[in-house]
Amino acid sequence: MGAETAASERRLSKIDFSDVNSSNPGTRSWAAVRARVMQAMESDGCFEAVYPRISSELRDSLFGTAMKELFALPLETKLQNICDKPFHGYLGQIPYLSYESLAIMDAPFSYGAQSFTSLMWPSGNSTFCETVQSFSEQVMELEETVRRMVLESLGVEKYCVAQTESTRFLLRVSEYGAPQGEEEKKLGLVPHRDKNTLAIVCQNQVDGLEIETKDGEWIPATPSPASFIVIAGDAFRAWTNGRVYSPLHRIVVGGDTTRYSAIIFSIPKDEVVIQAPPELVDEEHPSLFRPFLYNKYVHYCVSEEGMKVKCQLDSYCGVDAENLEKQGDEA
Ligand SMILES: O=C(O)CCC(=O)C(=O)O
Ligand SMILES: [Fe+2]
Repeated sequence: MGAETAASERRLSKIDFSDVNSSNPGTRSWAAVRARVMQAMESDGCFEAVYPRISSELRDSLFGTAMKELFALPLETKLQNICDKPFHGYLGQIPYLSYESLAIMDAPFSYGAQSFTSLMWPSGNSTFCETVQSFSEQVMELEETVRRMVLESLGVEKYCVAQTESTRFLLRVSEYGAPQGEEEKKLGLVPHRDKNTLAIVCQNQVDGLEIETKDGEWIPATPSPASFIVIAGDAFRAWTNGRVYSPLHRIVVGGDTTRYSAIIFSIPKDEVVIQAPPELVDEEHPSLFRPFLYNKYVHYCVSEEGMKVKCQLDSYCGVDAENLEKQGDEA
C-alpha cells in the first residue's frame, strides 16, 4: 500500500460531547457542538466524538473479555450467525482479508442481545449479554444525539422521532488480525461507503480506520481512548438531499496487535422509503435522489451491477449527474 497510506496532514474534526446532555438540548454547549457536527457532516461525513460517558470499564469488558470470548468460539458456532439480509450476519473467511465479523441485531434491547447470546452459548453467558446490551444502549444514545443535531441544523427536527421509530440498531463486532511482523500494511476491509444512516465506531486502542476526503485524500482516524468515530452512510446522504456526505472508508492493519471494533449502525427498517423531506428541497437545493426502498437499495449494492459502480447511491437513484457535479464543486 506504501505511499498511498502515507501520513496525512489533515485530521478528522474532534468534537467533545462531554458537556452535551441529550435530555437538555437547549443549552449553549449543545448549540456549539451542533454547529461543529453539521460542519463535519457536510464536509467529510465523518468526525471523532469524544464521549467519556461510556466508561473505560465497559469498554474494557467489551474488548478485553466479551469479544475475545466470542471470536474464540469454534467457526461452526460463529457461522450460525446467519441472516438473509446482506451485512446482517457472519462475515469472514475472505482469502485476502484478515477480517472476521459478527452482527448482533437489536443489540441495545434485551431481546436482541439475548437471542444472539443464546445462539452462541446455548447454556447462557449472562456477562457477555449484559456487556453487549449495555454498551449498545449507551452508544445508541450518542447516535440519537448526533442525528438530532443534524436534523436541528437543517430545521427539520420534527422528523426526529418518526425517523427513530423507523430505525433498527445493529452492533457489528469485528476482529482484524495483525500482519505480525510483515512490513507492509494489509487491507483489513475494502474501501466502501456505508448504506445505512449512521455508524458509531468504537475500537480497542489499535488504529486502522481510514477515511477518504472529498478531494481523494485518505486520512487515518486516530481516536482517543474516550472517543468514537461517527460515519454517515448513504441513507442519511439521500434523506438530507445531499447535505450530509457519505465518505468512502477502509481498514488498513499493521503491526503485531489484533484490532477489534464494535460499531453501532442505525439502519432504516426494510420497508422504509428514503426520501428527503419537502423542507430540504427547493430551488437552491434541487432534489438529488429519487425516493427508494432501503432494502432494495442494499440488494442493488451487492448485485453484480452495484459492485461495479463508483458511487452506488448516485447510480441507483441519482436524479442527474449534473446536479451532483455542481454540488461537488461547491463543496
Ligand atoms: O471496523 C471499523 O472500524 C469499521 C468497519 C466498517 O467500516 C464497517 O463495518 O462498515
Ligand atoms: Fe463501513
